[in-house]
Amino acid sequence: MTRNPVDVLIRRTDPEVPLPSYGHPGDAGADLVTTEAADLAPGERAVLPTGVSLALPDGYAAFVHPRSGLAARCGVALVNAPGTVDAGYRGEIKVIVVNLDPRETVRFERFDRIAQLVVQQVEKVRFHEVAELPGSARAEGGFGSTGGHAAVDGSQGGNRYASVVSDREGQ
Ligand SMILES: O=c1ccn([C@H]2C[C@H](O)[C@@H](COP(=O)(O)OP(=O)(O)OP(=O)(O)O)O2)c(=O)[nH]1
Ligand SMILES: [Mg+2]
Repeated sequence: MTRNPVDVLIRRTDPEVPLPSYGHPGDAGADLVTTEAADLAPGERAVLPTGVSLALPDGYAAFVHPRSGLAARCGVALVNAPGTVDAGYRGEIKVIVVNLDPRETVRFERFDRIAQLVVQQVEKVRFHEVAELPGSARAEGGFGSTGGHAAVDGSQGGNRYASVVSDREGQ
């Protein structure tokens, strides 16, 4: 069963900008465009305006996510992914893009789609300080404690899925 959409007030700060839109009915993210053209050299970043600002309902936030096609084709990432738009923020939504391609300059034209906005309900928590936390199966294990992380020395990691080769190439 399809749930009813949540109503969100939106204001255009650029009169010509298309409103954020979902590409398909089941999509999680509504595409945001840039209102400014920009060229990004390899390694360069920019804060691009989207021409829209929101009044999200209390208890919601919007998250600015990268677009996978732009990442795969052009190497464009969001520096702060996902960017967090607070319910109380009334300013224009901005997108902090970076060109991670080592060679190619990326060109954004006005109204190119540069990111996608995912609106979600978020919990507000109250923190209760304690001397000891209750136990758990994971306990303090983190950062690769389940194995499957990269090896740098060429040794058989068994459960590996990546390895860093640049150190060995220099030897
Ligand atoms: O990709 C983003 C991320 C944030 N924002 C806006 C909305 C958000 O509510 C505000 C602040 O973002 P954040 O809290 O991530 O930044 P901060 O550096 O902690 O700033 P502040 O001290 O204003 O909270 O900036 C954007 O327009 N785009
Ligand atoms: Mg903040």
